[in-house]
Amino acid sequence: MKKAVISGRNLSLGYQKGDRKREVLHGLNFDLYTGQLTCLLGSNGVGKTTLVKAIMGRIPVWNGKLLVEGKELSALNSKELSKTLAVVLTEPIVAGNMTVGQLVSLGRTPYLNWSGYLSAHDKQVVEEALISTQILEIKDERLSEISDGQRQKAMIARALAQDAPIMILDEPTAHLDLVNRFEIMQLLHSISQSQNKSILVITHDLDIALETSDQLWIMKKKEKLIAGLTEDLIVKGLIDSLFSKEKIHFNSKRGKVELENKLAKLDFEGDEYLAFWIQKALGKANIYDVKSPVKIHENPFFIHYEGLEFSSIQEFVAFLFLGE
Ligand SMILES: Nc1ncnc2c1ncn2[C@@H]1O[C@H](COP(=O)(O)OP(=O)(O)OP(=O)(O)O)[C@@H](O)[C@H]1O
Repeated sequence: MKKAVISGRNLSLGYQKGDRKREVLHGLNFDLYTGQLTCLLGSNGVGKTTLVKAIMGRIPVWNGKLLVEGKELSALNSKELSKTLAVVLTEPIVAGNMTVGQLVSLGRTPYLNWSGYLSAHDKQVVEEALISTQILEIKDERLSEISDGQRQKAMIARALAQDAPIMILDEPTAHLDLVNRFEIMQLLHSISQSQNKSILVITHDLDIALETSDQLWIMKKKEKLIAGLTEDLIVKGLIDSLFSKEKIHFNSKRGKVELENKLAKLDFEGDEYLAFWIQKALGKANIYDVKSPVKIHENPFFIHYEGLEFSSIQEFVAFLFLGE
């Protein structure tokens, strides 16, 4: 059964400078579960990192409760917290001289005795972390001499080596290419299941979050946190709440974000998905009314219109654009 490992109850957080207090998050309620990947989404400046800072014990709880495995977070000392929680932030790594292997080994720090040497078990955990993030072959390279994406993977490997039941990652895929973004998130999802870890990822990558997360948390300014099974939030139309004042919207049928462009009216015969892409192209060319019916043939692709045949959408759009 899934168990809540981090819980917020009526939690309020903020920053204080001198006498000036600024509340950023108010009355949050949430549970982070074991064996699941949860993605936290929300626009810039809404307070995602602020929540992570509070979970790391870097800023105090202003109001309400923040519980880690049932205990008040403030009751844990720093060693207990580092064995419970591994965090990957977006902050740059300072020691560029360090090798990838040395960075990942730092993940074992909470487990080392006074001698500071890694045991055979520690070395094995480090190697497994390097293998699962596919950076074993660059383990002896310096952090200053590898790509941003490789550095990001090294940070994730360090968190894996820490072997904590809870992992929190702030935009772990920010510098990665599309394939690597999917791979890393897929990896985090499979780790959450195979190692029964609770993984919270802050991300702006909605597509990948929808594909890989079990739970979503949607944070909005001055509103309650929306939390639930990813697919429940999709079918309830709650993903769109991310874009309430924007010119984009989430199309829950297509599972993607779209510009709120008017689509051309099209009386068509043929596959609906082909008609959609034709309408899209027409909309981009500001053509919204197509007078006669269109017949779309899929394989080979062609469009029949008023006795003419077009072998590409481009030809068809150009014809309509020039006024038939
Ligand atoms: N150290 C600080 N002192 C005062 N205010 C801060 C501090 N750090 C962040 N804030 C403010 O708190 C609010 C939330 O910031 P936070 O970094 O948590 O947002 P975020 O959701 O993580 O944004 P992003 O997606 O851009 O990373 C912002 O208005 C920010 O200006």
